[in-house]
Amino acid sequence: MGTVVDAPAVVAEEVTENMLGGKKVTVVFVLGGPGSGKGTQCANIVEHFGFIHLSAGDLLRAEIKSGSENGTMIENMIKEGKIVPSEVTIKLLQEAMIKSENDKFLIDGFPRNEENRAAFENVTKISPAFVLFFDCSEEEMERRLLGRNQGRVDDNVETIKKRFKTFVESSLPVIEHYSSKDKVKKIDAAKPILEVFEDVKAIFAPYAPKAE
Ligand SMILES: Nc1ncnc2c1ncn2[C@@H]1O[C@H](COP(=O)(O)OP(=O)(O)OP(=O)(O)O)[C@@H](O)[C@H]1O
Ligand SMILES: Nc1ccn([C@@H]2O[C@H](COP(=O)(O)O)[C@@H](O)[C@H]2O)c(=O)n1
Ligand SMILES: [Mg+2]
Repeated sequence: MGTVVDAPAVVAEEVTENMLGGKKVTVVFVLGGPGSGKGTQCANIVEHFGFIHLSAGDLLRAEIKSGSENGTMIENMIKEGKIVPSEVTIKLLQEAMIKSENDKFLIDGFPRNEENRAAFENVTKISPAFVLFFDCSEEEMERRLLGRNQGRVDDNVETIKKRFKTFVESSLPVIEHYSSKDKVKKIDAAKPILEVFEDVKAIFAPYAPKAE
């Protein structure tokens, strides 16, 4: 009798775990300071491991361009290096995940603070498989941001300083939170792009496409 009674509970737990819009999803949070190389490495991971890349910053910039009612507020926050309220960012991430036919997501630049983290957990019930943390000095990150040349309103010395402050005060505690749960995989992001990707590849090996 014991096994008959226990079985449904186990099945229910498996089915509800990380479910989104009827599909089971794998989420990896990609964190690191501004200019640490999150976007650059996400593009490589997409190419080799079949994940979808969702950059919270890119989604917010697209929201500004779309003429959304939140556009002015988001633009002001980005110019000040501040973090946009979670409900705005989570809605954009959720919509993008539900719209996608893929089930493996790299969420880049999120959660950026404790409010982002707790709200995402409460709203989606999704826990990350792990957190990829790109560790890099401020000196190197500033050098990269000033050389990026993508016309971003926040790639100037004044805003970069504010973004670094936000990262240290608000984002590092999120990394510490996941570290206490043994979920953080830290990468030395100061190395050249290809060398960083070698380290990233080792972490993503379990997600390598199966040979036919
Ligand atoms: N390992 C690296 N060595 C040298 N330059 C790099 C490296 N990784 C990325 N870059 C360059 O640094 C700049 C910033 O990289 P990227 O946009 O990937 O950073 P990011 O972490 O996504 O930054 P942000 O948080 O501002 O979006 C880009 O011009 C990129 O080409
Ligand atoms: N969870 C997030 C992520 C980003 N922002 C705002 O966007 C700016 C740019 O983000 P990048 O990841 O592209 O560097 C960031 O400085 C924040 O102003 C956010 O509010 N919440
Ligand atoms: Mg980026």
